[in-house]
Amino acid sequence: MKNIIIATKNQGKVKEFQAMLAPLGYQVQSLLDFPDSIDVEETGQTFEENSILKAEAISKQYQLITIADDSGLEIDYLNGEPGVYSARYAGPEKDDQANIDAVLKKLENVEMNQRKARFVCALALSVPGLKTKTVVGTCEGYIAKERKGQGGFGYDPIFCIDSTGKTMAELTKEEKNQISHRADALRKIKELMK
Ligand SMILES: O=c1[nH]c(=O)c2ncn([C@@H]3O[C@H](COP(=O)(O)OP(=O)(O)OP(=O)(O)O)[C@@H](O)[C@H]3O)c2[nH]1
Ligand SMILES: [Mg+2]
Repeated sequence: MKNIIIATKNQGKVKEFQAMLAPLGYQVQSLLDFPDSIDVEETGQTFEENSILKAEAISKQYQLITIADDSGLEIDYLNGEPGVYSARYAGPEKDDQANIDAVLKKLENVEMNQRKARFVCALALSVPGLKTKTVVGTCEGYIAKERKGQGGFGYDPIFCIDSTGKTMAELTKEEKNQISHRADALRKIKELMK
């Protein structure tokens, strides 16, 4: 059994990593299992920079192989917002429902053909003593006019996937974990872990 820490406190991310890495023989732990983990400030300008900050701090603290995920939503009409501020878009409380309301309000009366967006996921792999490696995964779509579906987390209820027209929250866990930005990034990082 191979152990790996995912440097996140986001329960939604943890569940997805567990589902995607368990079949490969990885035992996944997260910062929810390490209550004394240091709080890493996300001061980077990009998803990649933030993922490196989180992965390096945690692999240094515990001397263990660590993957960190920094992710979010880029909306073309809003010049890439909320971007690295996705978790805190409506304030420091990181409230998913308030974040969705903030996006819907900014896109009020904006036509469907101008609601293009993508989810982005940067993963950083930090192994004690080695140089940190990063990958970026994406999932293209557009912002719905209202919430649909109960699955997933974050902005999933308003993110429509190009290929299906369904929101991420209307997919099964298995379907999301095939097509998501996180799945795309994980496929790329698995190549680097071989
Ligand atoms: O609908 C969504 N489906 C997803 O699959 C997804 N992945 C990321 N996000 C959003 O982007 C923020 C990340 O911010 P983030 O990377 O800083 O994570 P976080 O602060 O929640 O936890 P941590 O990993 O930093 O501990 C999160 O809060 C979410 O709002 C998603 N939304
Ligand atoms: Mg965060």
